[in-house]
Amino acid sequence: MAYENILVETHGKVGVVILNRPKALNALSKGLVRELAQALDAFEANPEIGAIVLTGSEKAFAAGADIKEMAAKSYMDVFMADFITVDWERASACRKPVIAAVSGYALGGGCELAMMCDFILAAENAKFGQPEITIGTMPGAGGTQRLTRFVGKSKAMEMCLTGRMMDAAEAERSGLVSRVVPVDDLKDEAIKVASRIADLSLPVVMMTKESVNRAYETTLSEGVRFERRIFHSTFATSDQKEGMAAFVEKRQPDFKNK
Ligand SMILES: CC(C)(O)CC(=O)SCCNC(=O)CCNC(=O)[C@H](O)C(C)(C)COP(=O)(O)OP(=O)(O)OC[C@H]1O[C@@H](n2cnc3c(N)ncnc32)[C@H](O)[C@@H]1OP(=O)(O)O
Repeated sequence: MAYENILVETHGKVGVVILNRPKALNALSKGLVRELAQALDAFEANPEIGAIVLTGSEKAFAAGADIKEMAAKSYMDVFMADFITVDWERASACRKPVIAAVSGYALGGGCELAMMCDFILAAENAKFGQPEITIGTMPGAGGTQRLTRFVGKSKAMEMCLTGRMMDAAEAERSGLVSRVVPVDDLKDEAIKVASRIADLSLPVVMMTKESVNRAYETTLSEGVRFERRIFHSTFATSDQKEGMAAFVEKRQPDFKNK
């Protein structure tokens, strides 16, 4: 498919989506978000793909929703279209793992998009923030909810109420990102981590992702019960037999995603 606002690559079993509106710092226009959803649909449907990387440019992962496109919208426009629902939530609905590789600005909807991914690798120049309040609005794609779960109430409240940006080191200290890497290594490192995941058993990877995500949605005892049931179900896969046999036989496993 031909895209105008994103680039799509495959590296072995890894699908890569690169946000590509350089003149607007990858502002998340309706067209860009639609294309992102289409690219994620295609990778999800492709049995050759085991993990997805979402990235932007060196200067910006994404500087938020497109303010120029949003500026004149009325309450009825945004309410009736349920603005920031359709297509925006596609990343959080992916069943395959999605890694955000963030260099430069991840602001507003850009920060929210990164937080919809399964984890965030950040370049040393990354800056995260929810500056919506400085333009007379507030986060609308999960920022007040996901940022609070990542970094706690105090930091999330300060960032959402003031628009202050967090640099990569602070984001790593606060648990927003899993790791910080040099700018020049970001894409390769993200593809390396994604390849490592994509070489594992896809159904078991998907079960594990679902179980970790359940921790955000339920009580500890329900979550532990859910985990145990899903763990039991891994024993219904041939990949569990292969993985454990390979360990015993001191060889590399050959997972078949079954
Ligand atoms: C999803 C929701 C509901 O949560 C809502 C949102 O996401 S609201 C958007 C939140 N984001 C912001 O408020 C960030 C806006 N951008 C900036 O503050 C700055 O651009 C910057 C600090 C990221 C970078 O500043 P600088 O290096 O000085 O570059 P600029 O000259 O400002 O920008 C270059 C170019 O990009 C356009 N741009 C940047 N961000 C956006 C945006 N979010 N929407 C539309 N366009 C954006 C900017 O206008 C410039 O283009 P030109 O005007 O020169 O054509």
